[in-house]
Amino acid sequence: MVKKKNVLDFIRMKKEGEKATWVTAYDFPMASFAEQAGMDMILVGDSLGMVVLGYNGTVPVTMEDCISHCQAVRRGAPNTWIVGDMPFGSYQISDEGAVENAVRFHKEADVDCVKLEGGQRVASRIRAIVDAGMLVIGHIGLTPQSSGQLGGFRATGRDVVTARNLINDALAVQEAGAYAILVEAIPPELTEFLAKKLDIPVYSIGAGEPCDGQLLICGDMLGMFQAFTPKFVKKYANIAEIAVEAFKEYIEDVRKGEFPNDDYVYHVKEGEDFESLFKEFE
Ligand SMILES: Nc1nc(=O)c2c([nH]1)NC[C@@H]1CN(c3ccc(C(=O)N[C@@H](CCC(=O)O)C(=O)O)cc3)CN21
Ligand SMILES: CC(C)C(=O)C(=O)O
Ligand SMILES: [Mg+2]
Repeated sequence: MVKKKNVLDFIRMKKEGEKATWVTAYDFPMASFAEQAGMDMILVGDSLGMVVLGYNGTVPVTMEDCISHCQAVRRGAPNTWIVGDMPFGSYQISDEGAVENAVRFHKEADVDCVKLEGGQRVASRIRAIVDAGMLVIGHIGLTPQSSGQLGGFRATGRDVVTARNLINDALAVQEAGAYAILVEAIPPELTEFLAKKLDIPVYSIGAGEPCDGQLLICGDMLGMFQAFTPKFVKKYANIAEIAVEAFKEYIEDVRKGEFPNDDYVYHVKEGEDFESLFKEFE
């Protein structure tokens, strides 16, 4: 079995140009599959609201949702680096509130670090959590929790005005003490600049290849999530198709009386007189 990584491994990987692999998982089986495959990190994203709870955004997701899914993921992947995603409302109100909720992720769900959205505007939150002894990943670019302000789930940093803002955001996140940063749906040219400019690892989701690691949503890459598919998603499997086909076969088998056949039942024990038993009740 591969040794569980720690923060120093991720810093070293950036230095040595070794890419970090990262996927989301929300439950025990998916976490276990990721660990068996040798994934470096798992994000228990608040995207669980969309991918497993069926909301059309991440805003309704609660601390309780996140904690309980993190617990399941930790049980499924005891030797993998786990990132707890702080849900909307859990760090918006105050530095103290952010620390309190980051502590809950660690105490109740045994995560390795937390992630929160925003740049300059959340720098004091990142600093407070880091000063309390925890590890933080920043998240800038397309930030789903504030997609209302962005006018939807939109790529950003494609012009010099928004790109300058993102560079300032990234610098603020590093300055605040985050050990890594995730950039979402920005151009690869900007991602590459940030990965070279920053000392901390820069990870991409939908932000191109030239950086220190990649993230995808498990439901997207495995073909389980059917509501939409962002441009940046490569589908490595089509689990939805496999599941629907399997359910259809089962339905057919049951309707035809072909399931369960003799292979799937528990027969009466040798020598037991069931005929007489049934007669008693006639
Ligand atoms: N299943 C899933 N995958 C994700 O990548 C994801 C979530 N859920 N939930 C939270 C956020 C939302 N994200 C999204 C959602 C939609 C697009 C999307 O459809 N983008 C369009 C248009 C982009 C634009 O207008 O600039 C695309 O064609 O990619 C992208 C990222 C990324 N995150
Ligand atoms: C979209 C990714 C980056 C995320 O934050 C999540 O999965 O919740
Ligand atoms: Mg998220």
